[in-house]
Amino acid sequence: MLSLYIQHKRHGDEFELKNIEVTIMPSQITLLLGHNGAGKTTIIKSLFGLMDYVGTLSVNNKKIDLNVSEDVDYLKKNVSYISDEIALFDYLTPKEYFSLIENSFKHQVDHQLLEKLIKIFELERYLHIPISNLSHGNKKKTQIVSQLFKGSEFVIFDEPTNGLDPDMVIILRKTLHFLKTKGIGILLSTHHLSFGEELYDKVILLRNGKVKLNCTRDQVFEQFGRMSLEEIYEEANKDYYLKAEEILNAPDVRDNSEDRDSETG
Ligand SMILES: Nc1ncnc2c1ncn2[C@@H]1O[C@H](COP(=O)(O)OP(=O)(O)OP(=O)(O)O)[C@@H](O)[C@H]1O
Repeated sequence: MLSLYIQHKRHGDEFELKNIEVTIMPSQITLLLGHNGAGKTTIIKSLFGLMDYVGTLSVNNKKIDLNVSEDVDYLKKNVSYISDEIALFDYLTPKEYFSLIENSFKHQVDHQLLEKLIKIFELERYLHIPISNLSHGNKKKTQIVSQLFKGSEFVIFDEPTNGLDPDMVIILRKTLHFLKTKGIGILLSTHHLSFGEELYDKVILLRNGKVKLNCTRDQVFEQFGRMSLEEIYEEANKDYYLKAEEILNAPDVRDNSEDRDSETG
């Protein structure tokens, strides 16, 4: 189990996370949903030790102290993080990049898994081309494969579908399902609700740094019946949309100054 408790995290005067608990279980997919600026990336970066916060982080009941290098190594071995930003070494080819990444792991990796991932994400024909010459989607696929072949127990994925074509979105969904059946615990932050629909076991919904919903799939069905994730999202946030409706439906105040000018002029 990967478990994060953020007692407190603040960005300036504007944004605060308080008493947030996120747990990722083996063989489960947890969706992290929320509007732009809701706090998803802040939580994800905290889970991977990339952000300071007041709270605790543990992997398989081992408490992680981010100031202790053995703990950081343990975290990196057991948790893969696939950021929404693509940061690769552009002058390398994907093949060279995978070797570089492999050398940075302090454990044996599963080469069969790497071969499988290269095949299904259709990267074979790009393996020897500098990353700088690849399309955005192929860079994204290179990034995804470079983290998934690590074979970690947990995978944290920020906006996985950004820049992928519909084929690859479907293949990614099947890959995540496959990883889940192999016991991998996955956290998925996405705005692509239909992508998460089939996959999720748990859903956490944030609004302005606060948890609006933290439910298992069964609890979702109990609370919302057979609604789609998009309908659940809208229902859980309905107060927010009232404001937009009020603005849309407010009578227009016509600026009559031009008419007056022409009448008097
Ligand atoms: N390094 C930072 N310094 C100051 N404020 C920050 C920093 N990083 C994030 N924030 C602010 O914290 C809030 C949460 O940001 P975060 O990136 O976690 O949101 P998000 O849910 O991932 O949004 P998006 O869907 O747009 O990626 C936002 O108001 C953002 O402006």
